[in-house]
Amino acid sequence: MFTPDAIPPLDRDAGDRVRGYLDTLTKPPGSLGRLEQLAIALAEMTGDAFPDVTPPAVLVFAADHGVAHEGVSAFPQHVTAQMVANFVAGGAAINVFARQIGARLEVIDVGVAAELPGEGVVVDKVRAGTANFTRQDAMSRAEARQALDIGVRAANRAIDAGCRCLIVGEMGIANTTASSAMLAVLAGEAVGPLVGAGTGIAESRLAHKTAVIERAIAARQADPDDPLELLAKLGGLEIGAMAGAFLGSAARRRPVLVDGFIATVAALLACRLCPATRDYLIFAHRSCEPGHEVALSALAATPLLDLQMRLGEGSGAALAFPLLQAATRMLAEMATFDAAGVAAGDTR
Ligand SMILES: O=C(O)c1ccc[n+]([C@@H]2O[C@H](COP(=O)([O-])O)[C@@H](O)[C@H]2O)c1
Ligand SMILES: Cc1cc2nc[nH]c2cc1C
Repeated sequence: MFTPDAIPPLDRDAGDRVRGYLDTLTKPPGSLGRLEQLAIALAEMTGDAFPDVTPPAVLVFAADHGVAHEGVSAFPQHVTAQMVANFVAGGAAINVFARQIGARLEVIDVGVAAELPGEGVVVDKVRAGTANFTRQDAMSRAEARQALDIGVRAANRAIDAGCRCLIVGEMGIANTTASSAMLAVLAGEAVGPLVGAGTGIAESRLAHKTAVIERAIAARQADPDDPLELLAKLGGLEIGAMAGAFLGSAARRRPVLVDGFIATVAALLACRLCPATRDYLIFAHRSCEPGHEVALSALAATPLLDLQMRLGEGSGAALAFPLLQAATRMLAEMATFDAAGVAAGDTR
């Protein structure tokens, strides 16, 4: 497992160099706002005052959830496998956005219930979906650890292939139920406000979804201070793998974009396992799922975009990637006041 020293500290000197350099570029100091903060953060993560985030990699982890049988999603469980087939065929939203940003896309089956034709998918199946956690633990502790390791390995594959920024997403019918359950325990919050429509269940079904989660939390008695136990009791295989990908990316000093609600809960889990992970996370967008706000504030995170999206797949993270690219290109390509012969102002 990751020890805190497995993740290198940020390079504050590189950040300071960028902070100073930004004020020599032909713009009023600070006028590019959060893009300037992004440039500083990317320099601190990579240790490079002229960081490069291309090419990016998209990792989509897919798995099923036994709790789907409690009627908590608007869609049936087999849609997970069908959407994986759609990813392979290139027709999902994440395929479109990954092509748009020139990303290496990998789809990893960590625990889809159905057998999938192997081609186009990395089959790293821990088990055929989790157990229904209202009745028994979602998985064993050993399986939870396996899921994390699969995510670390996927991050390493992408980085070894030359990718400089990771985009992490998921597909798994009923995974907003698992995420809300995990978040309630991690944040020590009541379940109700953390429960949303997910794929779009009717408002009248929210009380049922909340009751299912409350029943599971009472039955499982997960220790909030033991993140691996929490993953095993109330989690999901793709949630564990995403947490592993965040850990793996941070360990190699690669910036990693966190997608929506489920990905942010996985990021929170990774940070509980190894707090230094937080330094390498960039939060892409604010999901419509109400629990997302709580997960973001537990991580003191303000996402880059708010597009009223709730798709998953890494779609929001892929859409935020061009902002990272803009931050690096601003550093590499903008003229300085000196070079352009533009008079500097007096802002002191
Ligand atoms: O990323 C999000 O914020 C998000 C919010 C709601 C739903 N989803 C996606 O929808 C699925 C989970 O929804 P549900 O209703 O089946 O729990 C799963 O495949 C997620 O990728 C994703
Ligand atoms: C169609 C569909 C696509 C998805 N992508 C991520 N989660 C999803 C859930 C559904 C139902």
